[in-house]
Amino acid sequence: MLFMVEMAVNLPPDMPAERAEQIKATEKAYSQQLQREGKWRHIWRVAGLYANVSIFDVKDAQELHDILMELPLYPWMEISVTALCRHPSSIRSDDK
Ligand SMILES: O=C(O)CC1=CCC(=O)O1
Repeated sequence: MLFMVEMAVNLPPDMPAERAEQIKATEKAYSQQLQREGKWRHIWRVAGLYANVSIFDVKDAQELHDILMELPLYPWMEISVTALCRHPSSIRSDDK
């Protein structure tokens, strides 16, 4: 199943810079591992914001939920999830 996930990050201004950098590095490694596994298919920065739009390709909503709960930045994120399905006009054979 494909899902569009919008994530906005709001780190507290008083979080020590070193702690913030450590969490971001852990988040990056977690995200890149899921990208290599094909579960996190796309990640795009939203221009001008500390936010991203991502596409996940997972078995079901439960798997997506489990992945999102493990995001190191999860405690400081606002997340919205939209289920996707194939558009009848798509010419991409890898859309499903
Ligand atoms: O920078 C972000 O948008 C938050 C984030 C999610 C995965 C990642 O590597 O960073």
